[in-house]
Amino acid sequence: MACPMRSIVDDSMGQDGTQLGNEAGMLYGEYLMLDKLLSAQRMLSAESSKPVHDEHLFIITHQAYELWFKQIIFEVDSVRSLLDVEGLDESHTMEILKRLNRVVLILKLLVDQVMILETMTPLDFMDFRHYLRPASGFQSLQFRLLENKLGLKQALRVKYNQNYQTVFGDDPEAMESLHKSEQEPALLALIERWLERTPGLNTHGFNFWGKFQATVNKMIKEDIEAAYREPNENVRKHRLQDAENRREIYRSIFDPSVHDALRSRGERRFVKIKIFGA
Ligand SMILES: N[C@@H](CC(=O)c1ccccc1NC=O)C(=O)O
Repeated sequence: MACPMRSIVDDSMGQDGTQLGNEAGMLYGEYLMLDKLLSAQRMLSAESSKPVHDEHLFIITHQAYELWFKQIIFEVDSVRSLLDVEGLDESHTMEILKRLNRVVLILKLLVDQVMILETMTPLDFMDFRHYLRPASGFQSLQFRLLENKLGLKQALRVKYNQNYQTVFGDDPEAMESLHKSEQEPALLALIERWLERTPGLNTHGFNFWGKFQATVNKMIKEDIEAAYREPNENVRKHRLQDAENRREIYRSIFDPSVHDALRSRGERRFVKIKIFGA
């Protein structure tokens, strides 16, 4: 594939990709270290002289996951260091947003990638599954690092994953990086700190929160009145229930006791003042 920037930054390359001059620049394959990357697909089924076609897809898919994990960690680490300051330089917020949006798109891509893996049937997988033993997705170090860096708390892991570090026990470097990722401020904590500092919520008598609450109450009251005017009984019931549900959701934000109860069950992570900021 021709690099679109090539003609701007370097005119030593002809349209057909041949080197025109003899500048000591790097070539595509060298720069991307394709010799390493493309020789890292070791099909165990082929090595044991019974090649299973789908093992290649399985390896490539998981390698692609790990490469994208690496990129996400790179972005999240950079955002964390931009946020990990006393007063955030507002000129950094666009860059932070840009990087986090990029992370969201990568995560979507990773979810979509499952479809490709699913072109392999369970029976196809059974043909080479025994070669993988004892490998497991639970051994993905980058996945665990990412969880910690985003802010997943130990107590909120599903029971089966509570001792997620055990599989890395024989690898001191992995254990060290996991420990570090648990100690360092996670993205969630840094965002909370930033929200807490958000100015303007109650300055010069503006009282953002009071205005917000009054507007929500007015909106729900109007919805309920409109629902009562609905002639169809089923639709009326549905709309009333809908308004009630929304009232409950807002109550859980307005009422500190409801909010704290949700937080203690782990169903809400932000403390109240930070929700105000958000
Ligand atoms: N434990 C799984 C294997 C497994 O999960 C796995 C093995 C190698 C590379 C990736 C794996 N899973 C990834 O999500 C099994 O026994 O089928």
